[in-house]
This record gives sequence, C-alpha cells and structure tokens, in this order.
Amino acid sequence: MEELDSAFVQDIEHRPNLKSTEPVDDGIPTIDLSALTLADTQKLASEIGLACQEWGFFQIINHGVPLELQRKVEKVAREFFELPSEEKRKVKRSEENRLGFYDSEHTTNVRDWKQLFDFLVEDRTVIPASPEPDDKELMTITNQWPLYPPELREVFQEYAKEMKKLTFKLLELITLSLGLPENRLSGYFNGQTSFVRINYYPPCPFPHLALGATRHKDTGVLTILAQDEVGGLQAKRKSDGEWIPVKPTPNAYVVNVGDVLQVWSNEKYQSVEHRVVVNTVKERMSIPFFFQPGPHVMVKPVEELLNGENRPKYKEYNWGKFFVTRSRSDFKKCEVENIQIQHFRL
Ligand SMILES: O=C(O)CCC(=O)C(=O)O
Ligand SMILES: [Fe+2]
Repeated sequence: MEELDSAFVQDIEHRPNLKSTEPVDDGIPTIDLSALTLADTQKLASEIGLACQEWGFFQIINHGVPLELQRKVEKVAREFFELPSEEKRKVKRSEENRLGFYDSEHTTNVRDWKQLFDFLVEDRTVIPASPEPDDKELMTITNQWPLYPPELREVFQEYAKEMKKLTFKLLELITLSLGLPENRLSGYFNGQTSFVRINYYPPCPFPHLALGATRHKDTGVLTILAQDEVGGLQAKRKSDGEWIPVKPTPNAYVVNVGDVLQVWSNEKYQSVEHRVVVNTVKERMSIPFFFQPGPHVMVKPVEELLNGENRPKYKEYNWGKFFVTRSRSDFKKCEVENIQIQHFRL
C-alpha cells in the first residue's frame, strides 16, 4: 500500500477509534418542524432550546425544503466532483478568492481527506479586505461558477434561497427559546456572509490515521447540514466527551450551534466539536449551509440576557475580521493555532 502523505496524519490522541464508527441510536434529538404550521411555536421553540442546551446538535424533519431540489443539488454536485481535476481546478480557490473548488483544506492545521466547493448565498458579499484590525478597507467577493455541469449554478442558487428561508425560521425559534422577541437577532444578517459548502470525501485507505474533517467547531451562528446515507459525522457529546456518530436520517438536516450563537447566548447554548471519519470503500457527500452575520457585526453576549448573575463571558469582536482571519488559516498550514472565540473569553 502507498504511504500516507504526512500532512494528513492526525496526532495520536485525535485518531479515530474505528470500533465506534458504526451508526447507533445516538440520542441526538430529532425535531419535527411540521408543528410550525400548527401555531405551536412556543412549544417547538422550547424543544429546540433544550436540544441546543443539552446537545448543541439536533436533526430536523418536515422542514419544507423540496425533496426534489435536494436530489438535484446532490446530482449536480456529484457530477461536478467526478470531473477531471483540471476541469475542477478552473474554479479553484485562491488566497484572494476563497470561493470555488478546493482540495487541500487544513482544519486545525492538519489536512482533511476531502475536496470541497464553496459558494456564497449572496452572489456579491462584502468582507474586510485584510485580517489586520486597523485596516478598514472592504472588498467585494463573488462566486466562481464552473461551466460544467451547466445547470449547477441555477440549482445551487435555488438551494441557497431555500436554506436562507429555513434558517431564518430556525433563528426565530432559537431567539424565542432564549426569551427574546423573535426578530431580535435578524438584523445582524444584513449583508450576511453565509455560504454553502459541498464536501466530497473520496474513499480513504488510511482510516486509522486520517480524517475527512479534523475535529473543529463551526464559527458562525448555525450550520444546517444535509448528509448522504454513508455516515461518518461524529459529534463530541457534551455529557462525557465521547465521539457520537450522527446517524444519517433520510431527508433530515443536521443542525448545530456555532460559536457566534455561543457568544450571543453567553454560553447557554454552546458550539460542539465535531469531525468526520473516512470510509475505506464508499465516497461520501455532505452539504453544510453556514449561517453567518454581516461583516460589520460586533459579536457579543445579547444585553437583555445579562444581569448580576449572568455577567458577559466574552468581549466583543468583529465578525468580518474573524471570518477573514479564519478563512486564511484554513487555506494553508500555519505556524500558529488559528483564531478561536476562546481568545475573546473574559
Ligand atoms: O461532512 C460532514 O458531515 C461535516 C462537515 C463539517 O463539519 C464542515 O464542513 O464544517
Ligand atoms: Fe463543521
């Protein structure tokens, strides 16, 4: 067998225990959103609030995203990844333009066994021009669309629209669950920097050494993820730190709390570490939608939630600068640990 490039090799303590990769009944809550139409909003909000608090991960069913659209997205995505490398590289991501195709993602400075394609939900998105704190310059970034498959652009843009609709619904429920008026957080998404990622994990002959996605937390507000039937996603259970496989559930989305929601809620809801183990035989695809604020937003605990017993646990930070700094460190192997919200912990 070939040897594994050392960039992919996980430190011993982070290598997967292969005995535990079979999907089992994971206990991660499943929430039925069809109750939304029954005007039972408060009950649903409490259910979601509890899932955010106890797990930071849950699955949603009857979410209203057309199944036919989901299937189309998967089909064109698969066709794209099956193209020859030179075709995919025509829309390759660069240090300047972080959108498009990429095949050497570094999470936590270790290379992931995957390829990916990123696109913004707003075709023109404004972000800071550099990570430097004093540099006030902004720049506009745009999507890179491949020529093949020709219908990819339209299908992906339709999907982004559906994801935005669904995520605002979830945001309102989560906001209510915090005891805030449902629109309290919506304004932070003007000029949102949200994007969709298609993750494509080829089969990997080194399941004991490499990971499809190295352990990490998502930095935005919420992630809504579609995964196929192969499985491999694992979440670190809050109660005991065990890696729990997130069972593929047909037509469901996996939702997880991101760092921004952790800060807004002053840690009532916490983002949870997760990772992806590889499969030696089957390829796998997953499609996360990263719901993220506008670049100008200063992220800090929501004031109405604070009082004498609940003092702010974070100092404020600018979302745009955080996003740009983090994107650059995922792009290549860096000498230092990438930026984390822990750096703003009071
Ligand atoms: O592939 C998955 O199931 C999860 C991927 C993930 O965590 C990510 O892209 O942030
Ligand atoms: Fe993630």
